[in-house]
Amino acid sequence: MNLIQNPETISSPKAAVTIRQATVEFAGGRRAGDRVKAVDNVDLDVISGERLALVGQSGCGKTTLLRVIAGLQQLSSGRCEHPGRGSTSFVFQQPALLPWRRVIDNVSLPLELQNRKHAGAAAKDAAGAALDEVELRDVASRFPYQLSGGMKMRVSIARALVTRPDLLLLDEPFAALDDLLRTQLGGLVTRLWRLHHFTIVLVTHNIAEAIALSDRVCVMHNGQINAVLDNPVARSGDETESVDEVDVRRTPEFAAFYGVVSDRLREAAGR
Ligand SMILES: Nc1ncnc2c1ncn2[C@@H]1O[C@H](COP(=O)(O)OP(=O)(O)OP(=O)(O)O)[C@@H](O)[C@H]1O
Repeated sequence: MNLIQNPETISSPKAAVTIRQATVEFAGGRRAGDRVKAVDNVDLDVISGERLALVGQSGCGKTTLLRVIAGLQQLSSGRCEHPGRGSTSFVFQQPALLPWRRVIDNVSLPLELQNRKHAGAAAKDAAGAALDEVELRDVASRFPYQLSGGMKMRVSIARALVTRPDLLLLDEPFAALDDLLRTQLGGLVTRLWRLHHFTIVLVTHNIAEAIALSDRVCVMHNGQINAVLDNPVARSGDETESVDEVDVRRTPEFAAFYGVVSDRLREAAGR
């Protein structure tokens, strides 16, 4: 028996996701036959229970890497594993609610798709509980067109949480919303993370949002990871007092880390 293990095959026991030498190539570029490396030889561990933000300029590969983690994008080479084998939910920038289904029936849909037997009262109960968590139980019987943009996004979060995922993937979830709403929804995600202890990977263009909603910030450039920075502003998941996101963003520590992340992004871009 070979007792010597290749270190590259050993993932941290606490890893929710282990990515090794991952590359995704697409056809594209200036000339016919050119290939674009959207993700280029990436190694990354997402630690169980952490909140990891992926930042970087447009086209650097954030969404492609998130889709790899979700299992929606095949790798050209390398591998991506979920050692914990937990379930995954995805929240996109567009809430993508089904217009002909009431709010409660949009939220229960993942349970119905998971298990058709779950389609009855149990799914409705679970959807109602998820709506409570995003403070929207009172609009359960409305249709999506009767909701504001922020409410639609909260329904989309409830739909993602109804299956009690271990891993929540967020792709620019609040980019279409105004600043105040973004901050409020960020606070909601933080509260839900404290309640359920899932792992979060968040893609965002917004450095302040990345800092407010993460434990580590991963800076990407040209498909590669330029740096993974521990976020000194992150609060522990065990804190029980309610958090005022606006206050956190006004602290000198927040401003200092904002500067560090911005400098890294500029350095990565060679500017
Ligand atoms: N399906 C595809 N076919 C061809 N090229 C693609 C495809 N998806 C992404 N790309 C290319 O891969 C690169 C990375 O794209 P990706 O969407 O991952 O970047 P991003 O950092 O998320 O960008 P943005 O912040 O603008 O959303 C880009 O050059 C993009 O044009």
